[in-house]
Amino acid sequence: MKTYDIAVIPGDGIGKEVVPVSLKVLDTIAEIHGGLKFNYTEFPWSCDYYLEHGKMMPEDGIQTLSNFNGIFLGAIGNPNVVADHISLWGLLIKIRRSFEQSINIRPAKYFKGLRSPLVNPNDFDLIVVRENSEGEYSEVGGRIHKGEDEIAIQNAVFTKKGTERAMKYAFELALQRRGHVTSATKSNGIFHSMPFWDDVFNETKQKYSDVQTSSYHIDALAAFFVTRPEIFDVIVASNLFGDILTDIGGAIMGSIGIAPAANINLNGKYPSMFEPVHGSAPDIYGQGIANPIGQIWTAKMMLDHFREAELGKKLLDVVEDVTNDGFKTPDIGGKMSTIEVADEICSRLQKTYSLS
Ligand SMILES: NC(=O)C1=CN([C@@H]2O[C@H](COP(=O)(O)OP(=O)(O)OC[C@H]3O[C@@H](n4cnc5c(N)ncnc54)[C@H](O)[C@@H]3O)[C@@H](O)[C@H]2O)C=CC1
Ligand SMILES: CC(=O)C(=O)O
Ligand SMILES: [K+]
Ligand SMILES: [Mn+2]
Repeated sequence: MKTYDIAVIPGDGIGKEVVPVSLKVLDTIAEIHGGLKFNYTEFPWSCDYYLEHGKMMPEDGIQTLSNFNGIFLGAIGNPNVVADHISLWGLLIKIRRSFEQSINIRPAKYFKGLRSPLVNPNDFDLIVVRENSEGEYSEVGGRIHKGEDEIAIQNAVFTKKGTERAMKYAFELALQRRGHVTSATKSNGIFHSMPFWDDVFNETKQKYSDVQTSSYHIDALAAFFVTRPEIFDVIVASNLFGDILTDIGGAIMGSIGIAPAANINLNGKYPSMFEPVHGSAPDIYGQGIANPIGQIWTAKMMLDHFREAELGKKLLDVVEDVTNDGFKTPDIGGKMSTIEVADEICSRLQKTYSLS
């Protein structure tokens, strides 16, 4: 029996609704496999935890998490009680950085049974490789003076190592796909870091003669995501550009609630973390209507990471079938609850792979 120890952090808002049902789906898929088991240890780290303890996780939280094979997280953030930069840097971004999860992989594709808001979605199928350890997500800078004279300085950090690492990952991924990498740049407006980004991209592409490349400024690229997403295969983007592009990726599939993500530790020293693209959605939290597909597809990415890609494919195929048959939450035009959709996915998995 292959056993994986998973740290589970539901977090805030709808994280607490979509994570539990996704664990049920994971257990069902493990049963189908027959030789696979997940052991879950749940941690209540969240904004509620902050209210009680004055921090998002205990001092030894990172140490505790380091013993697990993977981290399965919902979403962090409840801006009514804790400022977003405090809650995210105290937990989500802290984990990404401490565990050198230097890449965030975020696929988007035309999804069976979903009405894309695009008139012509043309069967698009793309993956954004988001640099996940530096860039515009930075604590470097500060605020001084008050009132009229107040100044805020925010520095972005682009290292050769970090930039090269993201680009190399994107090119290697493209070799396993359709052999095309697009760089998201903004070297017309950002004077230092983006021309540097372009230089590293141009150097890297010399090493991959089998890969075709394009480079677009992020503003035009964002528009192309809407007007012709089918032209993209792998897109490599900085931390912020990748963040923004992948919400659009969710939107053109039909809802940000279905978009998955994986924060990957590439050097094997620490666990990777699996959390969907969406946040804690305070506007719908508590109604039981959050779309669980983003979290469930994220579970599929965890299976892929554990080299169970065949099992992961079975899972996503069933999710698409269930969606195609009309089992949908309101964000994608249905009337069903989070639990009803997830239960249907579990029972369809059992039926398809004939478990009792
Ligand atoms: N990785 C993370 O933990 C992230 C956390 N956040 C945090 O989440 C909180 C809310 O942020 P927002 O900007 O509103 O982004 P959000 O992604 O939580 O919500 C944006 C919109 O999408 C909808 N939505 C999101 N997920 C959905 C789902 N599964 N099913 C149906 N509808 C869904 C929401 O109802 C809302 O209308 C903030 O505290 C923010 O900092 C935001 C993004 C990522
Ligand atoms: C914070 C956020 O939106 C993200 O990392 O995707
Ligand atoms: K999330
Ligand atoms: Mn985001």
